[in-house]
Amino acid sequence: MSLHIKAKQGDIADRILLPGDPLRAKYIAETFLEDAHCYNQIRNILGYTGTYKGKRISVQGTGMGIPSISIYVNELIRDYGVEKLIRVGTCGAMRADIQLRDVLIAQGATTDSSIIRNIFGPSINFAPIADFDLLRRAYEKAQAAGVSVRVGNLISVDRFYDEEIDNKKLTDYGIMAVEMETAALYVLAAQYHVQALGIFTVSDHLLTGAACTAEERQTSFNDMIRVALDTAVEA
Ligand SMILES: O=P(O)(O)O[C@H]1O[C@H](CO)[C@@H](O)[C@H]1O
Ligand SMILES: O=c1cc[nH]c(=O)[nH]1
Repeated sequence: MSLHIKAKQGDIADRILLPGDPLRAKYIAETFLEDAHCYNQIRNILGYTGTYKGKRISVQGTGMGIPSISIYVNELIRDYGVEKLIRVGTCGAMRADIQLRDVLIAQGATTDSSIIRNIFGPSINFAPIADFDLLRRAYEKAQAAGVSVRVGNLISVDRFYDEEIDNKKLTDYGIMAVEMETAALYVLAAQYHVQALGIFTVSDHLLTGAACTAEERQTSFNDMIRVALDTAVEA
């Protein structure tokens, strides 16, 4: 067991889906996995292992924000040997050409978090990027399933409620959407030489104010989940 995950060695598969919302983890396990068992209930940040298309896979909530996901990703990699990590998140669309429930893949994760300068110092602005093999597979899986996906740059912010952020400038430079964890996932994957990817469903729109309900955030978004599972088990 690690500090925040109550699992024995071998309880967690080498590949894992990472929703922020622990109830999305429960939904994924109960809806998509066979023989799923819950290995973690500490802080109600639920984690499950089961099989999908005959292959062992886990799904683990990570909570909200970079400090929270960093705890789980560190422990999953260092204490449980997880090697392929796919975040299945929600995000807020920032551009008029992106709609509610669209599926996005984060090729890069720009961030205002201090995680980059805390690691690299003031002169290096490290670029957190997706693992190319997972990204390519996810794109191909989506194409094969007829799921339309957009691939590009997202921003992982430290503040959900942020009066100062310049969304216009970010979208002028191609940022598609906002979420709160992927930059840390990509930086930690680089640090530990493992593979990581972030796939998202647009849950709300910053320009129009359109939004999915909290229940939808827990229990829908099946296109994204299938693309992530199909990618994870074949990678
Ligand atoms: O739905 P999840 O995966 O938690 O992702 C998004 O939702 C939360 C904010 O509501 C943040 O964690 C953000 O990254
Ligand atoms: O972090 C997030 C997630 C969804 N929508 C937002 O506006 N921000």
